[in-house]
Amino acid sequence: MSVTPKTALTIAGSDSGGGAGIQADLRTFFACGVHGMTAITAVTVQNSVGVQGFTEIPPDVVSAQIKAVAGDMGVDAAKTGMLATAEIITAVAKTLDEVHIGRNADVPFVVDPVAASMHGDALLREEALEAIRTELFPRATLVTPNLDEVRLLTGVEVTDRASQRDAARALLALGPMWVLVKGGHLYDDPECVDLLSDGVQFIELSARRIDTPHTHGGGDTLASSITAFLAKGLGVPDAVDEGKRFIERCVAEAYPLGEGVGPVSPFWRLA
Ligand SMILES: Nc1ncnc2c1ncn2[C@@H]1O[C@H](COP(=O)(O)OP(=O)(O)O)[C@@H](O)[C@H]1O
Ligand SMILES: Cc1ncc(COP(=O)(O)OP(=O)(O)O)c(N)n1
Repeated sequence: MSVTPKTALTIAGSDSGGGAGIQADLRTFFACGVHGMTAITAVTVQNSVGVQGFTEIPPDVVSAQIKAVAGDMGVDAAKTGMLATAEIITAVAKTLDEVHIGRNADVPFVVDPVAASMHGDALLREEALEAIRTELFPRATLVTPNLDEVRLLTGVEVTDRASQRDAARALLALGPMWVLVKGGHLYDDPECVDLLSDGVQFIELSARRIDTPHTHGGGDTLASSITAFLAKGLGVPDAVDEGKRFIERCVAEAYPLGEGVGPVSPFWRLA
């Protein structure tokens, strides 16, 4: 008899190059054994050398996608990626409350506060940062910023493991249950240490730094794997630990594609 898998919803932008965004989330959900569903917020024109432009989806259409799947199929965990504008963020926050997703409704909700691509191309309008702080963070089970996003959201400049803790405290003051301050951008560190905290526990998740230029989609793939593990019923520390092991292998198996930065790869999980 067939078994219905757990379900995960990603609310994010499309990457035409297939390495990040919705495409990375869906293939990660598949590799982690959950049924993936999408609410698309923007369509980017993107490849291995950068983002050439994007068009936003109207906020009411983003809300309608969330309601359509939540009402009919059910959501075991959800995540956000690229949200583009304050108007979309406001619509997402209101809709998540309506469909009972988020920390207060016991359906885990991961916020990856995507602000720019690795090439420095903006994926979020500047005025939307305040909406991420005030409308999404208080609803989040877990937030997963990289160091550029930490600086934009809190003003804290992370340069080492001690300042990673300062950043975690500043992010927790904005209301999420847990924060994961990712250390991938501490390029001088021979290890990639991500700091997970709920304000009481400070857990350092460490992995060797793999020598590769191909890390496109790394943040999305980590956040979506954590979301998949939460959908399967793991608690936050265990889901993040599994996600960290998952992304380490994905970076190790990353492949060149195009003239620029190639994508991390979840294919090893299917072998
Ligand atoms: N070269 C690398 N080797 C191993 N893990 C990496 C490497 N670069 C990034 N990571 C890990 O990938 C995840 C995403 O990293 P990060 O680069 O910090 O975020 P983003 O992709 O959002 O900019 C983190 O778990 C980080 O530790
Ligand atoms: C549509 C879209 N969403 C998100 C990103 C950013 O991806 P991420 O995994 O955070 O990191 P980079 O690969 O850009 O470092 C994106 N590029 N496009």
